[in-house]
Amino acid sequence: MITVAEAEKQVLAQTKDYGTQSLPFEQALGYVLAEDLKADRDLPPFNRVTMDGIAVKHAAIENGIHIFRIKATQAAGDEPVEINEADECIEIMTGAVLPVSVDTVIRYEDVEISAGLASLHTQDIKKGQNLHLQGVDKKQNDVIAQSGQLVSPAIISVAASVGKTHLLVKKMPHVVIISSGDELVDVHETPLPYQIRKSNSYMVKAVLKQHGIDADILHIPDEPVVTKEKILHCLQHYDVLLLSGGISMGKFDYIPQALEELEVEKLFHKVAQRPGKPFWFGRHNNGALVFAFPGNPVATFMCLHRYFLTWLNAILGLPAKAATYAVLGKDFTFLPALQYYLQVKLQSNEQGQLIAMPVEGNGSGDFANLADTEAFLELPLERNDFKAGEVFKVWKFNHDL
Ligand SMILES: Nc1nc2c(c(=O)[nH]1)N[C@H]1C(S)=C(S)[C@@H](COP(=O)(O)OP(=O)(O)OC[C@H]3O[C@@H](n4cnc5c(N)ncnc54)[C@H](O)[C@@H]3O)O[C@H]1N2
Ligand code: MOO
Repeated sequence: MITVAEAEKQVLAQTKDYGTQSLPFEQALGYVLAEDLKADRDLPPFNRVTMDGIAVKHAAIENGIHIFRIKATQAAGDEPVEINEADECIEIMTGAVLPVSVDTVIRYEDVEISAGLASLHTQDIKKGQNLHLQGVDKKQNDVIAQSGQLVSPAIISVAASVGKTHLLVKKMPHVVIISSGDELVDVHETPLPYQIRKSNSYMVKAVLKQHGIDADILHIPDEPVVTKEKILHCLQHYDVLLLSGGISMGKFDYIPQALEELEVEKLFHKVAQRPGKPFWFGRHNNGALVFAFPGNPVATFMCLHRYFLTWLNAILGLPAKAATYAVLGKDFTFLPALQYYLQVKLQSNEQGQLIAMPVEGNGSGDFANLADTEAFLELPLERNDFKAGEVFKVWKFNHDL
């Protein structure tokens, strides 16, 4: 049996580039940019007014003028209107382009407007105030977002601003989530007393969706010929097979045999961890990867976060996620010689520390406990007693929603 660190190393050795694709920019959230985004013109593209009020030539104020005749009103989106006389002003709105004949904007709060005249209330007026000058943010052709960045809502807004209707992004791997076991019935069905509803696949699909992957779902009955046929089809049509269940020692666990017969090379089976000890990982010679997670829901969930998402991050070329650490909130003991992933609730205290409070639940079949917790605290393999106040690495899940 290998350690978590060894398993992670083997998983990360199986990275490859899945190419690029062009997507409508609105659909690119969560993907990784495969091109730089450049400013198509200066940002802002013109001297932009930042307060509703009046625009004047500052020299007029220096020469003692305090009452201005309103020549016109200019809204955002209007062509600029120029003044011809020193005592003229333009009533102007936020977002409008500053006419070249004026250089200063005075907000409505500092003027009184009556009968077509604007009288200044204040002497404190600086030349060039209330303006966002052309090109101060970025110059035309400057890079605003770089290839390799994760497309965030801010990057969607950048794409919209520069008129990029499509973005070149890294292709996500094509993933199928496979469940197995005749005890499982569909979600809309009423299970018999000895059956349960399929839930793991939907949980995995939801996590993948949060990471920009739209995975397919497949269920395989406990039948050897069908199992082999379906696995073969998946190996031919998908980059990654994410299996949940059917890999331990059960008499009806036909998946290991099918994988072996289909010449999927086993890279490892069993990791010194709980949950998730029977995790099986392999690769077909056509490049398809098989992450076969143990069927207990918490085991599947932990392995998905700990291994698959770490692998996904690596293939997308994203920098390794900075680890988050938390302080154990109360003493905890775990005796087996396995690296334990303790389910915890997280909260910050007034000292700015993240506190991890154990909510242990009833083992890896207790999927209800996942809904009550937010992270796994990774407790070192070589120890059994963990004291309140000690700091450990956390793997967050529900926390970022
Ligand atoms: N003799 C041994 N038995 C078991 C061992 C072992 O080492 N020796 N390991 C145990 C551990 S740890 C785990 S975890 C499970 C893993 O077994 P499988 O991966 O073969 O999973 P299944 O037996 O198919 O299912 C386990 C459990 O999870 C439920 N399940 C499975 N799929 C789903 C699904 N899609 N949605 C909801 N629930 C699912 C299934 O009904 C079982 O209750 O093996 C232990 N046994
Ligand atoms: O993975 Mo099993 O669920 O370790 O208990």
